[in-house]
This record gives sequence, structure tokens and C-alpha cells, in this order.
Amino acid sequence: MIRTESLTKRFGPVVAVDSVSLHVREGDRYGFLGPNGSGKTTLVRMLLGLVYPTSGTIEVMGRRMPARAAEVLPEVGSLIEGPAAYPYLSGRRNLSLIDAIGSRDKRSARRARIENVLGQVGLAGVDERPVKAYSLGMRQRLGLAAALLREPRLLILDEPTNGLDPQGIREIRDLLTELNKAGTTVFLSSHLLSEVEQLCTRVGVVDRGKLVLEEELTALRAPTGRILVESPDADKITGILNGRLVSRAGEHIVVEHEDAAELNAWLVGEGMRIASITPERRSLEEVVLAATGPGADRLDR
Ligand SMILES: Nc1ncnc2c1ncn2[C@@H]1O[C@H](COP(=O)(O)OP(=O)(O)OP(=O)(O)O)[C@@H](O)[C@H]1O
Repeated sequence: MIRTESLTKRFGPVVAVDSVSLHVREGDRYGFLGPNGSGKTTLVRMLLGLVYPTSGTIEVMGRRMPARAAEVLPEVGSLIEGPAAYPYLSGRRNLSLIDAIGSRDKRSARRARIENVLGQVGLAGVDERPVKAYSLGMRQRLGLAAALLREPRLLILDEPTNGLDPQGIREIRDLLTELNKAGTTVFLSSHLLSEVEQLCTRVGVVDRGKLVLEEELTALRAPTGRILVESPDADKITGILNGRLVSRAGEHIVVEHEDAAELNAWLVGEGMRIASITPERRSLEEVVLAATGPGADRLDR
């Protein structure tokens, strides 16, 4: 869906995007993760033909950007920092102006489409107040509604949950998951580890303009070969583990073992009571820190 090769953007002496080769496949929910100032917005703008690369290439849906922008952009829904709107008009009116561009549909069909996207982003009941009176979160939702008007195959979103409260973040997450299940590929940038961890299937990590990691989330979070056991019989368990014990804190034990079910059966067979047992997995935070080094503590959880 998106492929860049050695994509680079310099602003004078600043290398904002540094030889990035990333690959977003059809059906992905791709999280482009990096701290503030790491080049995410610049890359998103390049994908949409709003900033010209210094060097390297971009393909969106198999076509070169920005050369084929006129064909590509009608199939892409996008939301970039500070979505633009006419401040003195209502959200509905703004959407209806955007929707009217190039549309030959009847007024009633257009009106239904606008109500539908307003509902999707949680603005169904919005009144006629002008956009200048909207909160940041409402503007963000309106921007997303505009991105959905053409039922795009690909959504490119720059920090889509910026300015939203936890409830709003969850609603947008649910909406993006739903759209993705219905076939839309989602590419979003974020500086929030937890957001990417909860929403995405694939992650690209950018640090100071460079892509330092690109992987499926399930692969990144594969079991580590250790099992976490919680038991009121922790004392007895540590006594019978024979060198397989990694660490212990109170009732919590870490055991070197590949198979939680097998370990559980054995411990129960030995008469141990097990409160919980689960394979250990690295968190995305640990993976990202390992890939980026100390600078990544600038990433927000
Ligand atoms: N038009 C510009 N002129 C000069 N420098 C720029 C320009 N746009 C971005 N930069 C610089 O490029 C670097 C990357 O910026 P960018 O906005 O792409 O990062 P970001 O990861 O999106 O950050 P944020 O999350 O804060 O938006 C920064 O050092 C920024 O100052």
C-alpha cells in the first residue's frame, strides 16, 4: 500500500527524514512511532505530496508519489496536524463543502453521507456552532470525518488522537479497528507507545529521522522463553525447580520454560496451587528502548 525507498528530506542542515525504507501492506494497521521532532509529520506530508523529498522514492497504492498524486489522493483519506476548516462555518457545512468537490450525487445522498461520517467519529449530535468554537478534540474528529467521506482504501493519519480525552481515544481506536476490519488499510503516526500497542498490527519506529525497527507487533511480542507463575506455594516451588528459577519476588516466580501449559500440569501434579501462570512477553516499550537506545525515553507511554 505504501513503500518508500531511501526516502530523505533535508531542511537546510537538518535531516528531518533520513533514508527511510518502509513498507505498509494492504490490511495493516501500521503505527509509525517516534518521539516529537523525529520526522513523522515530514514523512506523512511527503506521502501525501505536500512536501517534496530531497531524495528517495515513494509509492502509494502502487503508484509513484508525488507524480501520480491526482490519481492516488482521491483514494486516500488523510488527517494531518491541525486539520484545516473554515472557522466561521459549522462542522456540517465544512463537510458539505468538502463533499461537494467533484461529487455528482444528489443532495439527499450527500446529506446522508455527511450524517454517517459525523456519526462514525462521534459528532452525530453536533449543533450548528462554528468550528472556531470547537475544542481541539472536536476539530480532530471533524478532520477524521472529512477523511472518511470518500470511503478511502487507505487512511494516512498524523497523530489522530491528539487533543482527545481517554474516552475519545478509545472511540477513535474502535472506529479505526472497525474500518480496518472492513478492508481499510490504516497508517498512523504517534508518539504514544500505548496507542500503537493497543491499535496496531505492525509498527515502524523512527528515531532522529531514521527507521530503526519495522516489524509485526505479534513477532515483537513473541514469548521470551520464560513463564511467570504466581502461587501461594512459591517457597515449595522454588525448592523443586532445579536451576530453572530465574527470579522470585514474594508469590511471583519467573521460570525458564517454553510451555506454560506443560509447566502448569507438572506443578499441579506436584501438589502446588497456582494462582496464575502466563508466558512472559516483552512490552513494546522494552522492544523500542532496545532498538533506539537511551534517546527513546523521550517517547511518551
Ligand atoms: N519546514 C521546515 N523547515 C525547517 N525545519 C523543519 C521543517 N519542518 C520540520 N522541520 C524539522 O524537521 C525535524 C522533524 O520534524 P517533524 O515535524 O517531521 O517531526 P515530528 O516527529 O512530526 O514531530 P512532532 O510530533 O513534534 O510533530 C525537526 O527537527 C523539525 O524542526
